[in-house]
Amino acid sequence: MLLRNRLLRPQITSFLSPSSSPPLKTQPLTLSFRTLISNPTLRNPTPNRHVSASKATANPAIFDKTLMFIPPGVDPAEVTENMVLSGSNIVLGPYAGDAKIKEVEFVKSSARAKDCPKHDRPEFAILGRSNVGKSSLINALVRKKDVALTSKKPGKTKLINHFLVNKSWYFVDLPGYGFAKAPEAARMDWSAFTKGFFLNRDTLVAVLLLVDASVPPQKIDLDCANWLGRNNIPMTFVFTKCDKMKAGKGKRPDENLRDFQQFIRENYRVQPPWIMTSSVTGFGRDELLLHMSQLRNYWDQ
Ligand SMILES: Nc1nc2c(ncn2[C@@H]2O[C@H](COP(=O)(O)OP(=O)(O)OP(=O)(O)O)[C@@H](O)[C@H]2O)c(=O)[nH]1
Ligand SMILES: [Mg+2]
Repeated sequence: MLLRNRLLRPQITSFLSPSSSPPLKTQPLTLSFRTLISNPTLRNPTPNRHVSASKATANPAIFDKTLMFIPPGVDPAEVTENMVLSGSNIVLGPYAGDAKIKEVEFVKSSARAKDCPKHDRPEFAILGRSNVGKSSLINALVRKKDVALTSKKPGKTKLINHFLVNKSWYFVDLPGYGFAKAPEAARMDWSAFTKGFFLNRDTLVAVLLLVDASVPPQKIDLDCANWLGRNNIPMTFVFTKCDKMKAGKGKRPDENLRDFQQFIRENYRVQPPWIMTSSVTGFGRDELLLHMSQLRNYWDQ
């Protein structure tokens, strides 16, 4: 499992202040994939093809392999544009499958990492600023209105909530960070509380780091991505609220997205996965579930 996590972890080149964030010294991901290809024991060798591929970036005219997330089991030399999931930079690989959600049940809320359910199943943690749409995304993915509680007011989710899907893996809904109205002390508490979770869960397949596409890139999101990267925690950037494509004040949402994608391009040696979603329209739902299935099935081997 540790080896798997190493293969999937983000590889940051530099961050906002390069001097404070030295590049991670890791092997290029492609070497690890070759090793995998030479020993494939795939559980679901046939990718689920019902989801549309291609149109990989905000500008579909650009297809650049070096900007794609290439999952385990795929030879980078063989990647073509039609293998890329729509609205993302994610290549669909041989581990994708079993993406359907048949049942979901709330398991428990925990105030501390050590009170969480025991480490026995793979889990995906949903992380992001308060109000970014974490709980809504869980509801959209499981196609139920109120499995996870949502609110217009930031700060709705206050505990670590485990949801068991298909009796085999977990979604973990977490409190948001960076609630602007919270006093500094409360924000730091959040940090100690949830950092404990990330650093102590060996069953964590990946963090879905949610980023609001309707506002410009926020330093706190970049800092969070940086922290995950430095702690070798695999992550996928999930852009939320992509239905809000009308310009408000400042830049248009598609410009915000492009700015964030530019940040990813410039700061990662190996591109982490990113995907656009909307919990209102369901945009990106099936694609995100497929991506999660390929990470999970790989992790499960
Ligand atoms: N237009 C639009 N609104 C969304 C979307 N996702 C969430 N929202 C709205 O954003 C608000 C916050 O959603 P939540 O899911 O509660 O956000 P959260 O990240 O769980 O918030 P905390 O639990 O407070 O950290 C709610 O009013 C949602 O209806 C989306 O994709 N599009
Ligand atoms: Mg919430």
